Amino acid sequence: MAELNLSTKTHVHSSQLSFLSRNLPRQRQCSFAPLHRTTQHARISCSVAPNQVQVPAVQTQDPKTKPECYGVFCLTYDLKAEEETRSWKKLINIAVSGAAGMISNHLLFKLASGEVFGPDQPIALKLLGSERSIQALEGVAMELEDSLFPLLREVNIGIDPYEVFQDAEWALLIGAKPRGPGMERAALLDINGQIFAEQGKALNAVASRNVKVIVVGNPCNTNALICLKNAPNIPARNFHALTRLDENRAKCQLALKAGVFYDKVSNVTIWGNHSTTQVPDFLNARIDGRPVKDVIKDHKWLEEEFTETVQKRGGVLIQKWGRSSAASTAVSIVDAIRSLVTPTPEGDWFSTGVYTNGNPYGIAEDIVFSMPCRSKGDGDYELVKDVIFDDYLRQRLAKTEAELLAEKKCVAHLTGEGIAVCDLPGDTMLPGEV
Ligand SMILES: NC(=O)c1ccc[n+]([C@@H]2O[C@H](COP(=O)([O-])OP(=O)(O)OC[C@H]3O[C@@H](n4cnc5c(N)ncnc54)[C@H](O)[C@@H]3O)[C@@H](O)[C@H]2O)c1
Repeated sequence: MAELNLSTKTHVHSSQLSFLSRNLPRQRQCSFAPLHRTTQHARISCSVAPNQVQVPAVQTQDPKTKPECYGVFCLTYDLKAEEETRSWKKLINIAVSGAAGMISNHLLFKLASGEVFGPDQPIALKLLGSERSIQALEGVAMELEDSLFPLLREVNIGIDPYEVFQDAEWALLIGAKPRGPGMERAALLDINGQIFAEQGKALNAVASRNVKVIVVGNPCNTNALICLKNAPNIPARNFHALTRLDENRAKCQLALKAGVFYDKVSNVTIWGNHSTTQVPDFLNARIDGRPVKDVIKDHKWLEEEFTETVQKRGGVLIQKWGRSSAASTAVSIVDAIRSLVTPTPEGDWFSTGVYTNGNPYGIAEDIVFSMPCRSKGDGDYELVKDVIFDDYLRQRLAKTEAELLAEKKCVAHLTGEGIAVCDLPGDTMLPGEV
């Protein structure tokens, strides 16, 4: 411990504070005191005995330069010093919007536990809420404090995306308004589209140039399109719309029908929009390495029941459970991230909504469309080329493509493409709607 380089500009986490107090009992005494209740800045004060190891330079966050750090996460820590006992990777900044909502309530604890980015990856969480949810956001931050996650080094909370998204390397955009009773889908597109236009601009201004963005808030494909159009300095291929929950649901249904555990189901694609026009692809999917159609002979079930069950699973779940599928959505966000940061198993793929720009399937360009992808684990992806199509699949693709093209016209005012003309082919539902 005596070698700890504590004279550098350091940040000390609470867990290190207790570690230090255990290991340097006579060298320093530290206390923690909130500085300012409303801004949640805190001061760590230490006294040092003469001629002994230097204590960390005490840092308090400057309210002018830093978004709101929360409570214990305002304390300073020293990752460098900890390298002596374990090898940490460089801290990564993860922004989460809608952080006081139901999905985040599951997701944040998975992120902080190391389940997503690994047990040697310290993280900073930057939590964006709405004005209405700021109190609840403090509650979330308190629960994160009380969980004592060693990997969770910083938590900032705020309602200004230009502050919260600062240097974000991942942006998980969950916060959105729910569709109210009697609200037209077009109205939802506009209300939520404005949120994602603003957040796209903020990412463009302050996030890492290589930030990976996963849009969850619905209608997520078109929100992702709006977001990327408002962030011209960030590669469009870095933006995703979450369709992984739909993929997971499709895998589960195929496993049930085939009477096999779901780990035997692979190569499942969700094509198109995260709405009830989505196309769960059973033509290219495999069970135990064999084409699904060779294993499940009931093709009528595949074409009719399977597709509809997956498309409407979220709505049925709300009817049973009284609320939407927050836990399994959080799991699917974890799956989506892990698919980008770990190499895709040989021969398999995963679904994600990505910007169409030179796709090999003949899908219209310049929309966000869910497609089969593979990753080398570097955060990037490539489209899978060896997929087959039949008439049934083509017809379904055309329908979901038409819906996305119509949604795009509805939000032209938010993508910088002129005046919006909203003529949706039918008032389709989000998968979570009843
Ligand atoms: N893509 C998918 O697979 C999928 C699955 C489930 C839910 N969803 C969508 O995810 C979204 C969130 O779901 P939830 O169950 O967590 O909802 P929720 O209502 O529990 O939480 C949403 C939170 O976002 C906040 N919020 C609203 N506007 C905001 C803004 N501009 N900036 C920051 N925060 C804002 C709200 O205050 C609320 O705390 C919904 O749009 C839902 O339809 C998508």
